[in-house]
Amino acid sequence: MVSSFFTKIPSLSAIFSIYTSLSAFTIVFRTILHEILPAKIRHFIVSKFTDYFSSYFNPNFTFIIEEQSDYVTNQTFRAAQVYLPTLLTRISTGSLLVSSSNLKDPMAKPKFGIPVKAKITDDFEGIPLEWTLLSDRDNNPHQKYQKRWESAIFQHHTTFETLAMEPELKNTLIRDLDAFSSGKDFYKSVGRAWKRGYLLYGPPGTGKSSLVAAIANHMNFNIYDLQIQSVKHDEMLRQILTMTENRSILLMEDLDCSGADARDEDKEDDENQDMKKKKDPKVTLSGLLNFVDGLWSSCVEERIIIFTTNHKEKLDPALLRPGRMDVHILMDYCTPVVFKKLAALYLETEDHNLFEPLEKMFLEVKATPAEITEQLMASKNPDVALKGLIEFLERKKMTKESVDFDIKEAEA
Ligand SMILES: Nc1ncnc2c1ncn2[C@@H]1O[C@H](COP(=O)(O)OP(=O)(O)OP(=O)(O)O)[C@@H](O)[C@H]1O
Repeated sequence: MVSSFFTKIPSLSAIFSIYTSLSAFTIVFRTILHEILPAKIRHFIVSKFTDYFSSYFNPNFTFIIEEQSDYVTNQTFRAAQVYLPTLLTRISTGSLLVSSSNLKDPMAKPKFGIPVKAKITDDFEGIPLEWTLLSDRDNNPHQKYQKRWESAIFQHHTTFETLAMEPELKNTLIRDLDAFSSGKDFYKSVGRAWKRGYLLYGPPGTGKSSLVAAIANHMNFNIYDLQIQSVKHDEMLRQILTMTENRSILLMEDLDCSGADARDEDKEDDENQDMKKKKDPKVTLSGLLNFVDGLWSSCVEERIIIFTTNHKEKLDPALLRPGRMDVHILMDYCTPVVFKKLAALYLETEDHNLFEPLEKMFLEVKATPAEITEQLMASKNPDVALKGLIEFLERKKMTKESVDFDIKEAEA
């Protein structure tokens, strides 16, 4: 029995170790027993339990609490993370981690953390305990995977208020997000994982990244920006995904350039594919989708998955299959309505005599919101900024006409 107990202790990734005596080990059981069993039976079990284990364990017993468990964050680890900073005065190694990440308030109190290998003394009902945070970053290749998340702290200021979009599309999206957020019981009742997928597509500079930020702010979710190109194999992907938390967005940007495109594989014969896989076992998009749809989904809650692309037509058909991405959103070139919203935001102007000619121009010239905002930022004076914008659009129109003319000449 003792050997099977030890084989069930998982391998290390990032762990807290609790050094405690054998009696502390029994205390955990005692707490559970207290709640569910009558006193006499309880005492009988505890005495038998103590007798049995005392013959096997030495007085210093270690509990290992891994950061991840069964593909999700281990809640015991989280609990320890919350609890241990209350014991900072008991750090025996005489050092503390100090950090401040509040960009909005530079004068905010710094946060204190526990350095790796620091020992914290504690006691539970008179029994001495010692906590140690261990990291096997150097020994365990899995630990490196954490670095593959591009950002963990989310500080983007775009909200739905500052995002220029067709109002109907924006309102539909907000309703969809709110329905998702309050839909826990619905998802459970129909047997679906509580997650929602959005595919944002459209030319560069039309606000796809800004929309992701607006969604994150609206939902109060963190964003995990997955760089799939740097994920070498499925096991690595699994490690990365298990580090994400509930109520978060898993983002994969510029999907058409990711290299995780199953269609490339379709073009090669089986033998070539096998050789390539052995040499460079890359993650495929379908591998990712299978994992996201499968085991991972059953362990996580309230997740949003967002893919962005400039070229929807180049995407792996697996991604476009019904049921894969729940909502497809086209972020397009500037329309008169979107322009008016940008002018209101950047120039604080609801009306201007140059609006009418500009609105007409937007029906003829393709310009992205990013290009428009750049022009609007040229001056705080609406007359100057809008005039500059007209000149910019005229130049764009002429360039396009001359390109079209060249193409026609070449064809003739
Ligand atoms: N719809 C929009 N509303 C408000 N600002 C926008 C909008 N679209 C673009 N912008 C402005 O242009 C900048 C660039 O846009 P953004 O990065 O969101 O576009 P994108 O579609 O994600 O581009 P890419 O495909 O190149 O990543 C934003 O930081 C923002 O200032």
